[in-house]
Amino acid sequence: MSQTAPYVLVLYYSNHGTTKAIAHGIAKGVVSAGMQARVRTVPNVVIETAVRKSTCSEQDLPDVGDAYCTMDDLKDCSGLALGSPTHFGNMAAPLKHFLDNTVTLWLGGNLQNKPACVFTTSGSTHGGQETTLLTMMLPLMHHGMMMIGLPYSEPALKRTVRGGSPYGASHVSGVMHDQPIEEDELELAVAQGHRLAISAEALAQANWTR
Ligand SMILES: Cc1cc2nc3c(=O)[nH]c(=O)nc-3n(C[C@H](O)[C@H](O)[C@H](O)COP(=O)(O)O)c2cc1C
Repeated sequence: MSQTAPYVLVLYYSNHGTTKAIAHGIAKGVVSAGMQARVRTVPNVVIETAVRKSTCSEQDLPDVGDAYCTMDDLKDCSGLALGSPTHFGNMAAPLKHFLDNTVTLWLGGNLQNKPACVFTTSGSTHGGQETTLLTMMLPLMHHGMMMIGLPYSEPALKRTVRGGSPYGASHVSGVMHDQPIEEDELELAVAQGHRLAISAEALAQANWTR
């Protein structure tokens, strides 16, 4: 058992920085609920193909920004916010690659009964945010995590004309990644982090024995 204070892990992949910005909004919401937030990322992966003969991945440590997530970061979290850019209507490969290496945690039931939420960003409004959010939930449910969405009692969910859905926070970044994060989008990210932290604290007290 870890001796560190309880924390919510905000784990994301981001190529152009927009998903990272939403991740930090969620972390702000976690902290506003009185819990620590640990923000982590994953390295890019380069796949060897007939057109690109290379197997190198990024260095072990990022030069700047959030540290790469370790298995212990994931194993010891009290709750998880998982974020990815929408890539062809699905989560990006580097994040899926990381998740596909969590079999040991799955076997150990380490994430069971912990709350989780998902968030994404996409270039276009109807470019697959909802399919990305919904499919990102699947591996987390295999891990026995409890999915937390965003209720319509959040005023920004009724107001937003761009990102944000009951399935999770989101942002529409534009095809040139030039759209700033809107107030409603950020408000929903913060609300999601807050809700996740409250859930993490409550679920940690629950007695799961039958
Ligand atoms: C390989 C790839 C696939 C993408 N697929 C989609 C897509 O299906 N729908 C969409 O709206 N945007 C798509 N995009 C755009 C990204 O989702 C968008 O730029 C996102 O905000 C980038 O997030 P980031 O700044 O965190 O990297 C794609 C981008 C890449 C590189």
